[in-house]
Amino acid sequence: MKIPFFKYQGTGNDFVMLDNRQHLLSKNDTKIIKKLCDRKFGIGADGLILLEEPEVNGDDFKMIYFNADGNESSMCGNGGRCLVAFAKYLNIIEDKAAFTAVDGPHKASIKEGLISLQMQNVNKISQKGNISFLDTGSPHHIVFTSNVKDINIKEEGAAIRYSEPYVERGGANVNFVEAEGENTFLVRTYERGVEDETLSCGTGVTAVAIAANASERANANKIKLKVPGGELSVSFSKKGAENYTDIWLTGPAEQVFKGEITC
Ligand SMILES: N[C@H](CCC[C@H](N)C(=O)O)C(=O)O
Repeated sequence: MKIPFFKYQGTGNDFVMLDNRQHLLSKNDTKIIKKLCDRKFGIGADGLILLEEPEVNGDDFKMIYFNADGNESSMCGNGGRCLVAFAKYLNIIEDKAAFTAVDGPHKASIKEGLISLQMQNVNKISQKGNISFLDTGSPHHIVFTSNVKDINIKEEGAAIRYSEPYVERGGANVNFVEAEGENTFLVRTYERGVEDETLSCGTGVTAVAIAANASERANANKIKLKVPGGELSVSFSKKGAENYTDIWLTGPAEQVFKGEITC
């Protein structure tokens, strides 16, 4: 069977996108999904995203996300932004979108070539010294440090991801963060399910922005995040010590190429 695919990237976090409204691919096709994400034997990507018919009144579509290891996973912020760009390409939406993903409902908007995605509210943040942990649709361990450019992300990230307390609860993503100036941070991320550094992680930079504000490393409610693949911004409203709402992740999302897979 031949299935058209589209390759998108959002600040270097890259995805195979399939219009799966006709259910050409099943969520259980783990082996096929892993092969499609393989950078030698397949198309190559950090993850694969299915766009499916909406199941919730008022939604434009449904998002199903898989990590490069072929397993369905938690929310992908950059993937969600790329999916909105894909939905516009397919003429499913104009410049506004509403969809449901594994972590619940999302709204999105397209303005001046940038995609803004509303993320889930956050009301639980663990903080101890220079370490924070919170879930922004995916679980994120955050290390506030210096000289992130000198860190061996794959080695140090894997050591944390496969250690207590994460090892018995499905792991976590690991972000290494360096303050660059007023409300601007450099972020490098080890991603669970890719099991390597990715050039950007949307739920990761969202977690970093909120952790920076909660730990008083940032005082604004709009934070700039510089990642190896580009720049993202995160804005939010703070309702209480650990109560963040109206959280929006903004950045570019582009179609790189399209093709056809045979499976
Ligand atoms: N690897 C993540 C999911 C994708 C997150 C990332 N690509 C993003 O943009 O949020 C996890 O398994 O928790």
